[in-house]
Amino acid sequence: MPLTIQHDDLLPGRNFIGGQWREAQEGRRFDVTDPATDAVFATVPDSGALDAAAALEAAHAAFASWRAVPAKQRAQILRRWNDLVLAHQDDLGRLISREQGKPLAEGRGEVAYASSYVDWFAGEATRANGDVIPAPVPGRRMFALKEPVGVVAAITPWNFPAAMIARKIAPALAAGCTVVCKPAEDTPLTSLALVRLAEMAGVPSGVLNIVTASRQRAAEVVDVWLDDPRVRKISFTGSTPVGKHLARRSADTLKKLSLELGGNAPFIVFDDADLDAAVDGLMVAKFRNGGQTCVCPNRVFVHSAVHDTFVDKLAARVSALKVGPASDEASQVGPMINARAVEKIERHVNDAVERGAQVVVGGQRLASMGSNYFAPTLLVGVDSSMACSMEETFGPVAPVTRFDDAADVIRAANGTPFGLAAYFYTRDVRRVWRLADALECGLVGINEGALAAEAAPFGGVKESGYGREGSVHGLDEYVHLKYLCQGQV
Ligand SMILES: NC(=O)c1ccc[n+]([C@@H]2O[C@H](COP(=O)([O-])OP(=O)(O)OC[C@H]3O[C@@H](n4cnc5c(N)ncnc54)[C@H](O)[C@@H]3O)[C@@H](O)[C@H]2O)c1
Ligand SMILES: N[C@@H](CC=O)C(=O)O
Repeated sequence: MPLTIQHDDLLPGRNFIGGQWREAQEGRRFDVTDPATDAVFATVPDSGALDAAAALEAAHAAFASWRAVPAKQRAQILRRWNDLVLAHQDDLGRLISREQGKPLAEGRGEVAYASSYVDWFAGEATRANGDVIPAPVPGRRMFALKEPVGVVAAITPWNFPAAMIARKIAPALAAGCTVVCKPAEDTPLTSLALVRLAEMAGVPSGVLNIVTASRQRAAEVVDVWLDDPRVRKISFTGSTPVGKHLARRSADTLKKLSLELGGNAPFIVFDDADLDAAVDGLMVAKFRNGGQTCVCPNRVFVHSAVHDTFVDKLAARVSALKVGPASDEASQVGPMINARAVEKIERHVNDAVERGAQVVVGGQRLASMGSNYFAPTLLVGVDSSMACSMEETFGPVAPVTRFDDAADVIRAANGTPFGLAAYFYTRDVRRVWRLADALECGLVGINEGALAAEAAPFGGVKESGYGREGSVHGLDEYVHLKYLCQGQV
């Protein structure tokens, strides 16, 4: 099935600054490729410092009027945006699959997921209540108000090109902030399409601005925003090294930060687990988006008593996965995003094998399909010395480690600098609470492999970052509290 878009106006192909679609000021453009074939199928502006500065000017100029728009009206605009997103679900799903490579059902699913955040924050906009505080002394009235922080810079990754940007822009606009954003260079088209729909929904000029840039020029764009005191908040999803760079560089102007960074999720199967449910949960959590998800299990720990049975069941499921381009509706695992991604996966598998792991399924590139395909892979005999245990593989590789002792496996699960998601399967209710307490992470799947939801707080601890997206806490990332104290009452 061709991944063509029915509505060409979803492909503006330019930056959106101050309510106008514009080329980069230096006139440069860069290629967008289809990871299934490596064919170039679009180009977008390769922006630089001038474009970043123009976007910031526009966002700064629009802030005073946007924050004054009543919350109910901001919510109505967000709802109109959401309606348009849903009305274009097929096109947006095809666009995501085309530029990112995920199977079509997942592309469409991501649109619904992105929409759920827009809908959620439309509601939250009208509930940004403050506090009336009982005064500790006579003659005073005390209040805490929530105010929008100001201009927000949103910087997003390629693995969820719609959802990651939606869950930053929606709360920012709901809170009364204005936005400058730079999407990932591999997947700029979906973000441009979402901004086009926001324009159609009536988001006023300057309130939402987007500039695209190649990998080589990403830092030039973002540095303008990092160094300018008018940007009051950075919301970033991406790798831990880039997140640390943003935190260091925004220190001089003390910006508020949300950093959703890399993970290295453990997935633990105890000897009393429902093994079929655990296999189902692992398949969903591990192979969604070809394993290119920050909450994907990266280390699978299985109790010795059930190890062989679990591995047999898992091997049958992994071997049955159908790999192919998104244009084939039967595909369950698509291409990886680019050559760098495949090289990393290959390096991890080779390193594991050299250090004594065994390949049960897969283990190599699928070069006959294209340069970005890697076979769904199951490894056993994995230990903590291997690169695949210490770094996020971000690919369709399930590395299994055997364990015997619960205390040891908790130590191992916590034994990395990261702390985003963790999963475990057990029927023992006391163990459920022990592990839920002991695991050092922001999200825990208990007999469950699919965690994320707009109503839940999403985010990490340790070097997986800080800040939460979604939930009743998500709006707080975009406001500050102002305390008012009235005397002589
Ligand atoms: N915690 C989460 O919610 C979450 C979600 C998705 C992805 N991730 C993580 O993101 C990583 C994969 O995404 P990626 O490869 O796109 O990450 P990345 O950090 O390389 O890129 C993310 C964004 O940062 C920009 N960027 C890159 N270098 C920059 C620089 N020097 N200055 C400013 N901006 C820069 C990129 O252009 C892109 O827009 C994985 O580690 C994954 O776990 C985390
Ligand atoms: N998969 C995460 C995003 C990180 O990759 C989510 O489900 O929100």
